[in-house]
Amino acid sequence: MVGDDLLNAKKVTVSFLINGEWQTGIYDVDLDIAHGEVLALVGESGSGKSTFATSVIGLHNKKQTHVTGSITLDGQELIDLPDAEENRVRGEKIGMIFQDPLAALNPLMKIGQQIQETLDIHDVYQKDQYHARVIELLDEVGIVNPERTAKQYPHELSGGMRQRVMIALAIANDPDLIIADEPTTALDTTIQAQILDVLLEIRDRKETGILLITHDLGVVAEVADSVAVMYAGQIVEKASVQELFEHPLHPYTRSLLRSNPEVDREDDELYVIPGTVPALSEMDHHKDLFLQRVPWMQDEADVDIPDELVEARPNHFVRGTAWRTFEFPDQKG
Ligand SMILES: Nc1ncnc2c1ncn2[C@@H]1O[C@H](COP(=O)(O)OP(=O)(O)OP(=O)(O)O)[C@@H](O)[C@H]1O
Repeated sequence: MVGDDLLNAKKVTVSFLINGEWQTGIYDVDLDIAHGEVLALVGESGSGKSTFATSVIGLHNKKQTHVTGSITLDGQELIDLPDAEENRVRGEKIGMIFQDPLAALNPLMKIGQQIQETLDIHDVYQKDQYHARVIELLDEVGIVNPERTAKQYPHELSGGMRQRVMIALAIANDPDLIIADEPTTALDTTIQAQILDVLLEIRDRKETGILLITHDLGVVAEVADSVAVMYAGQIVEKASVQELFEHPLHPYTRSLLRSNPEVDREDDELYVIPGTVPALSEMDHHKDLFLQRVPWMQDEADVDIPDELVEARPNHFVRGTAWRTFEFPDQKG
């Protein structure tokens, strides 16, 4: 049912084996998604968004990547599932949409065959039902001439059409959760809006939970119900979309908002965030790592802070204490 727990991630930490040493990519991440909820995970490149998604779906290389903590989907623990069981859960319960459909689709196989193959893995259809189901799926994602598209190869389709096909593949087995990793980044604005509409329609019809990974705050404002802001492998703030846009607290969230011309609400100058996300080897996850990029808060950057986020406003969680005093220099009053 809409609103019931779907995905519960608790204290998820992911480490990578890099040059013989384990380095922490994401640390102590707690995230929940309910049935029918669109949760946006936002942050700059390198903040750990895809690492989180990959650990949910179990796509990481297990020899070089350690995932600890707990990730449950409808109550079932996903971490350290035996491979066969993991493949089943992944195929049946989670659908994945990537940024680049051309890389994800098989260039040598017709669209209809590719969808049929996804259905095949789960073997619930009679032989003669496959074609009908393929056409139905292409129709569901808004493809106008599904019979024709089923007979085409990926390179014969436009970017928007290919992304629709990816969504058809992702929903082929009626998943409870869709993970969409930058699904519209490569598309122009009109097509982007259409693709997001397709996702929302699916959510409405099937009560699917959606983890939407994006660096685009405009997309978040348009489609998400709630948002988690990630920086250097940690969640620094989470709240409903409306709450977060109206009362952003963490310095990183405020800097992101003020650096985005589309969503900046006030009439002030755009802010350029200096520097970049630190390398994994330079991350001390017991500090508020973003403060390294706030020139006027260097004293606080060295202070250890608790791992737990605090509930600063009802259902609005934020990390550390810098949000209490943070102000942009040109706004100090
Ligand atoms: N398999 C891996 N081995 C080593 N380091 C990794 C691996 N996967 C990710 N990383 C590192 O972990 C950090 C987070 O990367 P990740 O791709 O999750 O970030 P992201 O927020 O999704 O960025 P983008 O938006 O560019 O995809 C980066 O420093 C990246 O280099």
